[in-house]
Amino acid sequence: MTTMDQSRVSTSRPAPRTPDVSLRGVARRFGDVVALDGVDLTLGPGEVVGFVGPNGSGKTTTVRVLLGLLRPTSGRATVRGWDCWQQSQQVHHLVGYVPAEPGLDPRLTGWQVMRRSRRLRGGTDDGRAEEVARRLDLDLGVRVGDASRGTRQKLAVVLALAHRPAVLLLDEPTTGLDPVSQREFHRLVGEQTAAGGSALLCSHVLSEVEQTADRVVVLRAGQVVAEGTPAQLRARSPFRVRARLGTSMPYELLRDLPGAADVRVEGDWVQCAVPPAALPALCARLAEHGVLDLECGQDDLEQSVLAWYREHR
Ligand SMILES: Nc1ncnc2c1ncn2[C@@H]1O[C@H](COP(=O)(O)OP(=O)(O)OP(=O)(O)O)[C@@H](O)[C@H]1O
Repeated sequence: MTTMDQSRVSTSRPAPRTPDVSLRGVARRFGDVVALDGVDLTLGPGEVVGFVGPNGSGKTTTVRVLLGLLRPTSGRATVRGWDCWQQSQQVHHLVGYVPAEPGLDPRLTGWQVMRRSRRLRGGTDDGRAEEVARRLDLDLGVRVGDASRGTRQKLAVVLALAHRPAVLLLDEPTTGLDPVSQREFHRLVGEQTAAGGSALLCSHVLSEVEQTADRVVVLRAGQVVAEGTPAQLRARSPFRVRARLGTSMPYELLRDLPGAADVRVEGDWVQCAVPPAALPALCARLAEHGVLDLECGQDDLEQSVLAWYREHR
């Protein structure tokens, strides 16, 4: 190697890796209904992103766009650089999808369903399927029509993982799974991301999201309204304060604080919720009226996400 080559090696930075999932300005309409309204979302390798939002906010539509089942009205969605609409075949090889309601042919056994899906997924690994089935206590010889709701969900998980996909798209994946299987499922997702894969987890179970996700994206009416690590979102959560005062305090003094909500004045007790930035101003106002007793707590992730749902209604 020449000196010049060496200097090239020492100064060059590793090329930034293509994101596992990228949505840029993705919009999708169904007639007059705007299901997605300019969604930007990136998943990096090793990441689990919790994707939460009220019913009808656009989570499943996002997943269907990523699976190449829906064409965005505008914007672009890619998986590891492949266009989800124009190069959906490559995308299907890379993606494992667990739906909330697996629509599997009731006449087939687990193994038969797997074999049917082989071409779509660019091949499956029977050894991997057996391993995942064993860990979920699932018999792949079961006929879909004879299987319980939870057993069909386990089958959907095996189908999603059997081709060792890079990216998992999980839409309410633990619906119907018993707690032991839920835990095993989360272990499987953790192993997937530890090995450099990634997962988008759509869920209404916020405790599950908080435990599993590295980052949370909150969707409301087709738009991203909040995004951050669970700790960052919690840090932005309102403080709920309740105080007993020595002298009465006019309701307006609390109501007029920036971002104040749930304001109540009852006798010598006052209470309200304020964003973290307004806490010092609230404390100063309370102090002017002589604080005799004080309760103060910050909302947890679940309470603050629910507030985002309500705020943007
Ligand atoms: N095929 C369709 N035709 C017409 N409207 C649709 C279609 N699919 C979704 N929508 C509408 O798009 C919006 C977003 O729906 P979507 O299913 O993506 O929401 P979601 O966040 O997954 O909801 P949920 O939490 O209830 O599963 C809703 O208003 C829904 O009625």
